[in-house]
Amino acid sequence: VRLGELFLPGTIASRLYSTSSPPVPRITTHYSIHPREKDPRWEGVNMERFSDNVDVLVVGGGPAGLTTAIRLKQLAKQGGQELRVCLVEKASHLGAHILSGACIEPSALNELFPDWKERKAPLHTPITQDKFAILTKKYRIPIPILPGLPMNNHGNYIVRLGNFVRWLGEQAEDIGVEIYPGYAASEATFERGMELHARVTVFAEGCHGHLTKQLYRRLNLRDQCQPQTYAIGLKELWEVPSENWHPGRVEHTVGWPLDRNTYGGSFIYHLNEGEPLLAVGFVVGLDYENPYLNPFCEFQRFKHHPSIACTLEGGKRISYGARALNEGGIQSLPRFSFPGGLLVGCSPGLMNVPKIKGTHTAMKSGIIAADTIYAKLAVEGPNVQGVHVDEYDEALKSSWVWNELYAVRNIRPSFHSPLGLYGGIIYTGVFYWILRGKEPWTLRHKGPDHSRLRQAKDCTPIEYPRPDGRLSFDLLSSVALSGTNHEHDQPPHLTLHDDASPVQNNLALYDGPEQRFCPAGVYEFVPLESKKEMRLQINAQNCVHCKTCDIKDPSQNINWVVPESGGGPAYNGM
Ligand SMILES: Cc1cc2nc3c(=O)[nH]c(=O)nc-3n(C[C@H](O)[C@H](O)[C@H](O)COP(=O)(O)OP(=O)(O)OC[C@H]3O[C@@H](n4cnc5c(N)ncnc54)[C@H](O)[C@@H]3O)c2cc1C
Ligand code: SF4
Repeated sequence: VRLGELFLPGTIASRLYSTSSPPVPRITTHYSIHPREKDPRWEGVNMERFSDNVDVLVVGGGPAGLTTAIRLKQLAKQGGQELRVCLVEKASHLGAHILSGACIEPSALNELFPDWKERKAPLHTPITQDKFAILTKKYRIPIPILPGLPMNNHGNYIVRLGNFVRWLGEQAEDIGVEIYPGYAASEATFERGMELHARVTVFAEGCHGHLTKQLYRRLNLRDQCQPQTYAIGLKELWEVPSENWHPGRVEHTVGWPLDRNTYGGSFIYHLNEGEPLLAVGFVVGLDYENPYLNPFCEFQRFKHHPSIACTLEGGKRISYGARALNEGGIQSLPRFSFPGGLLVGCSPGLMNVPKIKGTHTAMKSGIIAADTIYAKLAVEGPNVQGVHVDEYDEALKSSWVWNELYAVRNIRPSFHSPLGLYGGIIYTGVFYWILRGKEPWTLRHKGPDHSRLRQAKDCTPIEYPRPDGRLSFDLLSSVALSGTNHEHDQPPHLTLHDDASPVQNNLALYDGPEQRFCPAGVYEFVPLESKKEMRLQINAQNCVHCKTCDIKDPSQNINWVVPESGGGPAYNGM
């Protein structure tokens, strides 16, 4: 795996713009589109890299990657073996790129650290109350959460996942994992010359990973499964008046402001962290059809519902962010292992969609990965490189992770019936509650999310209310709260395969949906100097690494690549 990218010194950055102008203004200047060997900007730049050997390399310091690394070192310690385990994380510190709900199941944590309470894991809020409701424009219809339904949260905890990940990082360091934050892994290679040589590389990049998507293509890992489907999750942290705060309460809603054919809903988690803090979030399925839909504006509008506004009124928003999450479930899982590597957590998509939970399955996959890697390395002996841990696939399929994902496999696709939201609720109430996933059929998804967008001429524009600055906010003041930053003189990490396509295809046919689905205002169509035509402007420094553009772009022309190391959001316990 090659790590990071070189800083582009100012002189090189300026050479970039002095090339002769092609007919379409040049937007993409990244080396992944303009190879360094043919690019005069890189002439004379020393490309020599440091390289190192490790036993196991983990890419990504989220729950899955850290669990894998910890478990490997636990096994090595028990077996009295030397095992060099390195973990690289693109954020400047562990947890800074983590955005989640999060209400977590402690099952895998109990397995990894039965003594997590003594180790002071930051699980401060046991769940005491579960609420679920359908919203109409003015009303709230409570729905009982029966025992056994996926939304039941008895025994779970509300956490700030970024803080939990930071704590996992401390445990990993204590046991001897080498952690390198601020290192983005930018290229996966199985040839000589790679920067970190590992006998096994564990890809734990989370949802829609940059390297993982390349591996899918290069190794054909998705040839047996359905396309992955996704949602975008937007989240804010609020400090609210203490009378509106009920630590341990979990609230979910579906319905308004989304129409019945758009999958999504909200969560409000009341944290017990000393201050009256709420995690307020909104999730929109990325299989939505109307290119005028704006997930950020839907979220802002949602907070004005009478039953939500009364909780937030008088409060203060202190943080904002967004991240994609997997929704394909078991139907969309790729092969997990290949010579030299394997996939854990949300990288392959081990997310329980109706529960909106993937932390426990990510951690369990990390435990299984570590167990199978450790056993295989012992069998193969120290000189074998590129070890194929195919036992991992079988072990994962024999675990409770598989049973759990299998049981809920039909819930998400059941929302595709003509009844939309109501079809999904009826399906869950009738089939899931009675049969618990034992029905002998498996429903299919309707194709990749980008293919679901309809042309603008066939859709109705949506008029969103102006933000009031108390409950709802504009995009730029929101992005400022994510703390995101990228060095301005690097080539934008939002790359286009074809610089002409945004105007010729996306703007012409879909009214430029990237202006709306990006939750950070990265994409803007602005007039050319002639004022007759438009061009796409990419404000890459705003990007919060949610990956939505890479997923939903109807032309599949946007390729999100890792930016210069350390760039991106600076979340504080999201
Ligand atoms: C809005 C929202 C709400 C959610 N709510 C819940 C919930 O209530 N309960 C629950 O259990 N789950 C919830 N989830 C899902 C949960 O967050 C994920 O399942 C979990 O974080 C997956 O862990 P992971 O380690 O696989 O990936 P991640 O947590 O995404 O971690 C991946 C890490 O890898 C790093 N990385 C990525 N690419 C590279 C690279 N190339 N080089 C170096 N580093 C890299 C990232 O910066 C990140 O730190 C929610 C998710 C969202 C988006
Ligand atoms: S540019 Fe893409 S990855 Fe970055 S915030 Fe916007 S949609 Fe998300």
